[in-house]
Amino acid sequence: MEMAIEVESLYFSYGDSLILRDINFKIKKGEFVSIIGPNGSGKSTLLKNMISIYKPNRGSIKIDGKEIREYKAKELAKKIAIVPQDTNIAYDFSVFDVVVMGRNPYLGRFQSESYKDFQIVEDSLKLTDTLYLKDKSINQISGGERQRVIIARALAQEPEIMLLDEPTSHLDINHQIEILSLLKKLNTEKSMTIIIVIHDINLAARYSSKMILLNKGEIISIGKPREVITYENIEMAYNLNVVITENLYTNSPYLIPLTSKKL
Ligand SMILES: Nc1ncnc2c1ncn2[C@@H]1O[C@H](COP(=O)(O)OP(=O)(O)OP(=O)(O)O)[C@@H](O)[C@H]1O
Repeated sequence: MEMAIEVESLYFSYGDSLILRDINFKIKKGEFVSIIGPNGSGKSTLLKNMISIYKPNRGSIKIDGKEIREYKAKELAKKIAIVPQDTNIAYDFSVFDVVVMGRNPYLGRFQSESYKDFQIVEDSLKLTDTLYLKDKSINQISGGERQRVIIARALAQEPEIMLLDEPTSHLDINHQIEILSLLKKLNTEKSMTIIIVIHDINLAARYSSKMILLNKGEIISIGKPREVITYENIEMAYNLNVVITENLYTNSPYLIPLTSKKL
C-alpha cells in the first residue's frame, strides 16, 4: 500500500520550548484521519510541519515517498493543500478571486488562467455551496461562509492530500455535516487523503478511518476510532470523566462527557 505521509522521529520546538516529541505515524493514500487532543497539545503545530510552514528540529517527513524539504513550493502545493484555522486575507478580494488563487501552483510565471482553471474554480464553489457568494468581498461574509470558501480554494488546488485545521469550528450543525460529508465524498470517490484537526470527538469518530490522539506533544494513541476512543485514553488526555457508548444510527463510538476531574 502506498503511503501519503510518513512521519518519523519528529521533534519540533518554538525557540526553547519543545512542542512535539518523537512523533511517528504513517498515513496510507486514501485514508481519512482525525487528529484530536486538548488545547495546546500540538495539533496545529504538527499540521504546519506536515506542509513545511515549520521545519522540524529532528526527524523526517515524507510526502508521497519523498522528503518534504526536497519539494519545490509549487510541486508540494499540487500534492497537499491546507485549510488553516484562521485565514487573514488583507485585501478586499472577491470570493471568486480567492478561489482562483488555488490554481497558482498550475500557472507559469506570466501565465493567466485558462477556461479549464475557471471551470475547476466554479466546480469548487459549487461543491462547497459558495457559488452564490462569488462576487462578494471575502471580508464581508460570515465566518462559516468564509470557512467554506477557503475549503473551495483548497479544492481548486486539486491536491492529493488535504489538511484541514478545525474545518467545522465556525459552522452550524447542518454545514458541519455537509462539509464532513463532502470531505468523505472526496475521500471515497477521488481517493483524496483527508487529515483534519477537530475538537468534536464524536464527529471525528463517525467520519474517520484512523484517529491520532495527541497529548502534551506526544501521540498517546493511534488507530481505528474504537481503539482510540476508550475511557482510559480520553480520561488521561482530557482529565475528564466520560462514558463511551455506541451511536446506533452511525455505527460509531459515542462519547458523553460527564465531569471535569479538576473540579
Ligand atoms: N508561534 C508560536 N510561538 C510559540 N509558541 C507557540 C506558537 N504557536 C503555538 N505555540 C505553543 O505551542 C503549543 C502547541 O500549540 P498548537 O497550536 O499546536 O496546539 P493545538 O493542539 O493546535 O491547540 P488548540 O486546540 O488550542 O488549537 C502551545 O503550548 C502553544 O502555546
